[in-house]
Amino acid sequence: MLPKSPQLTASALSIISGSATWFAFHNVRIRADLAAVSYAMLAGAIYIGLLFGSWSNPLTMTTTLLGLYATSALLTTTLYRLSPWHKLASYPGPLLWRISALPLVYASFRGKRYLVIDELHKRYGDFVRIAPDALSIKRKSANQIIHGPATHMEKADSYLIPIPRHIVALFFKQPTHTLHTERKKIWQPAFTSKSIANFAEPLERRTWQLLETIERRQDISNDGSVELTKALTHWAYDFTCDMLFGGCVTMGLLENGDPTRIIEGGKFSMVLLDSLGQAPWLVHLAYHLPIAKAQMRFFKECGEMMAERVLKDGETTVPDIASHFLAAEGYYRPTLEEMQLDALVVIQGGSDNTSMTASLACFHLLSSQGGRQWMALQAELDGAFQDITSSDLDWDVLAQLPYLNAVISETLRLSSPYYLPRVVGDGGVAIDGHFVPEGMIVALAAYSLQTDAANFYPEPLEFRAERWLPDAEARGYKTDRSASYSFASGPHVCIGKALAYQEMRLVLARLVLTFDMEFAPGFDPTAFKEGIMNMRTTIIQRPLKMRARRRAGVVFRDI
Ligand code: HEM
Repeated sequence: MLPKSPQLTASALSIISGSATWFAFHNVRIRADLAAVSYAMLAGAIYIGLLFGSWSNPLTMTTTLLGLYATSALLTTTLYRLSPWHKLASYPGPLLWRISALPLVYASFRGKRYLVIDELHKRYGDFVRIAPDALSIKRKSANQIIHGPATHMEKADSYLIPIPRHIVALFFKQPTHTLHTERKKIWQPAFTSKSIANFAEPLERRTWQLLETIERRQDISNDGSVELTKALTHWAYDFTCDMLFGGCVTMGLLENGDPTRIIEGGKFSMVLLDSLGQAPWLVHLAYHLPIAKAQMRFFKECGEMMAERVLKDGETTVPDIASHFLAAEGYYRPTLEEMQLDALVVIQGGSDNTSMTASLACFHLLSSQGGRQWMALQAELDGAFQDITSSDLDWDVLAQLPYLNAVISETLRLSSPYYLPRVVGDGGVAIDGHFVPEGMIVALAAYSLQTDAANFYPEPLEFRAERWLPDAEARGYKTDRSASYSFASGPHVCIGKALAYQEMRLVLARLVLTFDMEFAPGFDPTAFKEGIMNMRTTIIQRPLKMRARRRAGVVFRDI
C-alpha cells in the first residue's frame, strides 16, 4: 500500500522507478550523454510540475526525488551484479570490480593495468572477473577461442568511437563481421610481400634521415644527448605517411619536429579508447569535454591529409596504401569519410607500436647485463654487412639474423601487454571447461602469459634475447613461442605484422651498425622503466636520453 502523504507517495514512486529503470535497460545500451540530457530534462519537468502544483520547497523536493531515483537505480544494479543471478556470478574477483567497471578504468588510466591484472590472477586464479561483465583469462587455450575464426568474437564497445554508424574503418568496432571482412580485403593488397617491398626505398631514405637527425639534435642540445624515442617516433610517422600517401603528403617531423603535437593527439586517442572505453558511458561523456580536444585535432589533421592525397592522385612517387583504398570497387568502395578514418588508423597503427618497440629494444639492450646484448647484436650485424653506406641492407639477410630477430621477439614479449576485449557470441563458449555466457566480455591476460615462468624460463621478467635463439634449449631456456600475442590473431590479426618486422629489423640494424650508444649522464634506467605506461599505446613519462657516437668508418649516405 502506498503512503498517504503526497511527498511520501512521490518518494516511493521515485524509488520504484529507479529499480524499474534498471529492469528495463540493463540489457540495452544507452548513450550516457543522451541519458544525462534526459535526466536533466526529467529534473526540469519535475521541478516545473511541482512549482505549478504549488508544492512547498519544489527545489528541495526535486533534488530529493531525483536522488532517491538515482540511489535506487544504483542499488538495484549493485545488488544484481553481486547476486547469484548475474551471468558471471560463479567467477571470483575483487568486490568493487564485480560491482563497477570504474576500477578497471582507473587501472587502465594509470597505464599499469597489465600488472594489476597479473596480481589479480595470482590472487584469484586463471579466470578473474575484472568488471561486472568482463573476465580476464590466463589460459593459453583461451587465445584460439577468443581470437580464432571459429568463434569470430566481436570487439567490445571500447572500440566504438563517436562517429555515425555508416562510417566504417578498420580496427574500430564495425556494425557487422561482413563489413570488417570486406574492409580488410581492401587493405590486404597493400600489405602483401610484393607491396611491402615497394616501401624499401622510402624506408631506407627515412632511416638515413633518422641517423642524421639523431646527430643533429644531439649537436644542438644543451647536454649533448638525444631523445631517442622522440626521434624514432618522428621517423615512424614520416615513413608511415610516405607509405600511405606515396610521397605527395608528408608530416616532416624528422626535419621540423612536431610543433602541432600531432603525435600526442594520436596517442591520446588510444588512451581514451583503451582507458575510459572500459566503461563506454564515460567515453560518451568525455567526447563533450575538453579532454577529447587532442583527439579531435588528430582526427581532423589525418582527415585533411587524406583529402589532400585524394586531390593529388597521380603525383605519387611509390605505389601507396591510399591507392588501394581509391582503387576499391563495388558496394564496399570506401567513401571519403571512411578513407579519412582509415588513414588515421594507418597513421596511428602503423607508427606507434613500431617506434615504441624499437625504442624499448634499444633501452633493454643497453640496460640489461651491462649492455652485453647490444654488443652481441652489433657483432652479429658487423659479421653480416660490410659495406653499410653504399648498399641497402638486404631484407632477406636481416630476416635470417637470429640475434636481431631474437631481440625483437624479446622486446615484444615484455612490451606488448595489450588488453583486447571481445564479446562472447550467441550460445556462450566453454573455455577449458569454464562456461562463459553470451554477451559477456573476455580478454586474454597476454602479459601474464608472456611473463609466466611456465612459458618463459628462467628469469621470465628479464630481457634475455638468447631465449629466442635456435639453440636456446641447449642454453637452458624454455621458450613457448605459442605464448606470445603481440600482434593478436584470427580475423582481427594485425595487418601490418610483416611490415612492422621489416621496419624494426632495418631501423635497429642501422642504429646499431652506425652508432655506439650509451645512456646520457643522469639517466636512471629504473625510473625510466617505472615510467612506462601502456594503454594500447605506450607512453613513456621520462625521456629516453641517449648519447650516440658515430662508429669509426661510417659515412652517411646523401639522401
Ligand atoms: C610492433 C608493431 C605492431 C604491433 C605490436 C601491432 C599490434 C597489433 C595488435 C595487437 C592488433 C589487434 C588490435 C586489437 O584487436 O585491438 C593490431 C591490429 C592492427 N594493426 Fe597492428 N601492430 C603493429 C604494427 C602495425 C603496422 C606497421 C600497421 C600498418 C598500418 C598496423 C596496422 C594494424 C591494423 C590496421 C589493425 C586492425 C586490424 C583489424 O581490425 O582487422 N599495425 N596490431
